[in-house]
Amino acid sequence: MTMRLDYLSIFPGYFDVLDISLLGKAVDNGLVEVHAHDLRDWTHDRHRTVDDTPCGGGAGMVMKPDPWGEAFDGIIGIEPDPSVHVIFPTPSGIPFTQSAAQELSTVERVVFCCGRYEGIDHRVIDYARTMWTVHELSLGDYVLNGGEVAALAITEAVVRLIPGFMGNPESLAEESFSPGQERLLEYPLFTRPVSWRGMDVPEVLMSGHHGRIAEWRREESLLLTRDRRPDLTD
Ligand SMILES: COC(=O)c1cc2cc(CO)sc2[nH]1
Repeated sequence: MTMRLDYLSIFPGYFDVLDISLLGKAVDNGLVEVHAHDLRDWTHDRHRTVDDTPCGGGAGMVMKPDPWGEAFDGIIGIEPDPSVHVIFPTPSGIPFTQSAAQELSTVERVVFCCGRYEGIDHRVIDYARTMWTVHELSLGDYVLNGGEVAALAITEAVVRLIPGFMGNPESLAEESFSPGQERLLEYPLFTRPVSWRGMDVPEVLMSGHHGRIAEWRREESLLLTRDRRPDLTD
């Protein structure tokens, strides 16, 4: 199956980057189809206005609902379709996790709505919920100027899980947060040269003793997780 990804933003150029590296390869081999759209193409005034002052007062500007509604009509359609997943990256969203990425990797169509200014008129999200499957997703508790960078992060997390995308699917199995990895952080990695600037690769990794190597790696993962992410150990 081919996944279709649409991006709605006043900075569609952010998504040019999807033509390069692994994601570019996925585009080339037909696994994904990417379309970035300029929200201002659905405005009708000379200044291509997409924002206005917040009702009820407050600082900054809010994105007007009209351009979003017309963009939805043009890009997705006017008939409800729960098979379309619409994602609003937002700091007030539910935390985006690897399991959410796993679920989204089986979806045929995803539309990212990237806010700017203080955010999008809430009626846009409410309308979208009447039409499609909506996800308001947060990447973490920090502030960005818009949803574009978050949309790129979510895209990478999702697309790399599409069957046939990664050359070596085994490499997915051992990663942090992979299913069956009991939510442990990944152990430290080493490669040649064995000695580098006075630092040597841990001997056990050069022993060829697979049982001891697996034991060392598990211990390192447990120590690292306990130290950095006690929240994952409960
Ligand atoms: C107007 O700002 C946004 O639309 C916006 C989207 C996101 C996502 C963040 C990370 O969870 S911070 C942020 N700001």
